[in-house]
Amino acid sequence: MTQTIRTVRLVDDDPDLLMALSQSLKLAGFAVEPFGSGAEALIGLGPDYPGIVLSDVRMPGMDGMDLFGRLNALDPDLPVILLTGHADVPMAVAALKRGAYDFLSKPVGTDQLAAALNRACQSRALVIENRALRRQQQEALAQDTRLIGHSAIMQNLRDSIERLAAAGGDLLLVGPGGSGKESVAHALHRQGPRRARAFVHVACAALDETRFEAEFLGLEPSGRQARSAGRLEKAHRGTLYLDEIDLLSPGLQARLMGLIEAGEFWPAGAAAPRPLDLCIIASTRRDLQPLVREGLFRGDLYYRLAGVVLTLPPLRDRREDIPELFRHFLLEACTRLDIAPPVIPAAVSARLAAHDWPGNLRELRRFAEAHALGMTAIDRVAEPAPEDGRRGLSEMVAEYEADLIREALRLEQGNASRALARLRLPRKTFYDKLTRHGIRPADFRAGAPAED
Ligand SMILES: Nc1ncnc2c1ncn2[C@@H]1O[C@H](COP(=O)(O)OP(=O)(O)OP(=O)(O)O)[C@@H](O)[C@H]1O
Repeated sequence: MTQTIRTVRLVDDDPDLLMALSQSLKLAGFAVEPFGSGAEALIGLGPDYPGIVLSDVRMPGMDGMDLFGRLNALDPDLPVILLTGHADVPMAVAALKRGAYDFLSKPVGTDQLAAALNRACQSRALVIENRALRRQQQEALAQDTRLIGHSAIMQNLRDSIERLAAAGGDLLLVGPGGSGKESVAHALHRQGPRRARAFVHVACAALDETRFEAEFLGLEPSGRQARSAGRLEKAHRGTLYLDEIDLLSPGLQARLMGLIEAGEFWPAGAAAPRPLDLCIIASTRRDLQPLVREGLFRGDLYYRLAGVVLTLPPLRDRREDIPELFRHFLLEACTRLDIAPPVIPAAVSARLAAHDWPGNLRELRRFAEAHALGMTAIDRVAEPAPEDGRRGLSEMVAEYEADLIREALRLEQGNASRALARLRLPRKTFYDKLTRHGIRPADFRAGAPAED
């Protein structure tokens, strides 16, 4: 809410006038700070002064124009109103051109003066509010890479990260999709001894033999000759993040294990391999032990990676973090979109508390982004359906899912491939959902008719 500003720093070298004006402004509801000279009036003024300045122009020493110049340099948005005699009008007009807020010719009636001061106070309040907002947004951006949350689980996690990062060893992160595994891996890297080196993300789900050779190892299609730095080389002396390691094929598990055991890599264009220096952080949504028992995941690779295991719980197990995370994501989205954060209505707070968040922090982030864009279907969710009383949970979820898909298409201007990548959905699932919800990507492309 906009702060109310009523403070007027009043400057006049004539003590009688200073007192008379102070009295009438106090009667008009202002808090007056009277000063007998420009120099004194500058004392204690900072760039975020929560008030405005009303100054006489003609004063010995520092006159009103000089004072205005000094104030303008200190804070160009500080409203300064000048009180002038008839002879000084041209000078005051020049001050207006340089950014003075207003000037009033003496003698000036209390009503006219109060009206001008009120306008200036309102303008000042807006400036201060905008600055606070911008600062908040910048802080939110700076915190972007920080792990938000004060639940006991989060505090423990932070402590573990601090300890493990200092040790700098390999590690396995286990947790459901969107629970923060990659964010934790980044935090470990940032706080560890390799922070000045690369953090290289490898999506194991997308790796097949060809990509493994070309992108991971940096090999020519024809042979063993390294052509350019692959991801492995880029990660050398840094951190290699193997995302969704449980989805690595058995053949690639064997090749990865072979590489780790050999402990060397071929730099691009080099004639001989070099010792590999790597910290490996792997992540999995599934518990790997049953996969090892069933022969679906190599035991030796598992034991190599799982010396230390950090488990991330689903968001519903640390509900107390939800409001803070939501505000964080909302501020972040507003900063990116360069818009003022919207209020959080009670229906949205109720939704935050009631929903199970199966998509964890990623789903919460999307919900916050949708709210920033004014696209949460919360009013509809909160209302009973006209025909059959309250809608069931599945209908609400379907509606929310449709909203997310529309939002992704809107953000990607109707490009279906980018929208499905943004939603991390397989192509077929995405198109099935489009059909089910009757959504057409073409409606979101430039030139498409606007929606109601
Ligand atoms: N503690 C946290 N504070 C703030 N943002 C977080 C936190 N943890 C995760 N996030 C954000 O939540 C989203 C999902 O997190 P992340 O990608 O790390 O999850 P994940 O478990 O690696 O997901 P997946 O299993 O799909 O790879 C990201 O946008 C991330 O920035």
